[in-house]
Amino acid sequence: MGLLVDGKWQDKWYDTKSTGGRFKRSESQFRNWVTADGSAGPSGDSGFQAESGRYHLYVSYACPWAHRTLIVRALKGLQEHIGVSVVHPHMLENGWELRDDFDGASGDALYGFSKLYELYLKADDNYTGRVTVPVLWDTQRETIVSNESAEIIRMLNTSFDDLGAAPGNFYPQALQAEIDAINERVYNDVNNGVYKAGFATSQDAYDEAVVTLFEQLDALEQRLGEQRYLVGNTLTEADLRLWTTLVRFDPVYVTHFKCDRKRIADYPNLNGFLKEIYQLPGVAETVNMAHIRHHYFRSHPTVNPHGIISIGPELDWDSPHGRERLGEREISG
Ligand SMILES: N[C@@H](CCC(=O)N[C@@H](CS)C(=O)NCC(=O)O)C(=O)O
Repeated sequence: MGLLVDGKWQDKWYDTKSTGGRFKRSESQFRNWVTADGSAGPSGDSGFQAESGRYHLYVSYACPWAHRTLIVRALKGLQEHIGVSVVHPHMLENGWELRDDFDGASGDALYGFSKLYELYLKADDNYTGRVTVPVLWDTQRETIVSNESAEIIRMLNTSFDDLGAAPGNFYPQALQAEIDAINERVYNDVNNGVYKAGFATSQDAYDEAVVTLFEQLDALEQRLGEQRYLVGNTLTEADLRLWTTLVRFDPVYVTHFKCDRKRIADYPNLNGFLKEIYQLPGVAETVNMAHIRHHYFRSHPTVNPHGIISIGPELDWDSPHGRERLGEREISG
């Protein structure tokens, strides 16, 4: 674990001293957009036109933010258009490593780099900041398009449609305001909430995060008892963003991050929702539980000093989810 400062790697854990024991996630810095015609997106430079084979994703199967990009790539049928390199699940003194000595880890398909920070340095040899996944890489300009998953999934959602992406829009115009509002709560209290609980270094910081987390899960449970998805009966990015946290919850967050008031298995609606999305074509293939469990239990020595991986729960995500009772799934074009 560490970061780059003026292009030099430094091995440092997150600083929580200045925030009363509270974990703060830093902002992503590469914010360009791939667009259908190469025009500039909401931020960054122009010149990143959607083309088959031009872009490459660097991901970790363990990381919930990177996982979003793999799911949208699968649901939009973009596997043939956008390649993927998968890092080793352990993230220690060198940060993410592009090693292939763990089943499912691919090494670096493009440059043969052994550390992800070398890729950041190729994009900017003076970079200062964290070296995070996911990264969307442009093989033509040899730079990082974006390292912000929330924006990468929106690029995959529509920019590649003319190249034959699968139909379906996970961020349709008419639902954007509602999606944005849910995303904000889910991001702060759930996606990042589990990390705030797990990385807290004071009782107050932990209590605050974990209470808010379970209040939010209770509210989501109720919402998903009334409708099939978070926004009516249309599957949207809001669902996919919540889902990557739900998948890791019982196998990891309950024990490793001390999020142990309830399991997702104890919430009938959240559990059915978890199973339904797991069963969508292409999604189960994006879930690598060995990477998920090895990463968390082995990469946070301040949280789990001996690196012991817990036995973990038995998971049953292939059984009927029963969500049809709330109505047909509507697909937005
Ligand atoms: N805002 C980023 C966050 C990504 C992120 O924090 N990824 C974690 C892995 S789950 C990471 O790479 N952390 C390395 C670090 O913080 O040094 C996104 O959503 O893309």
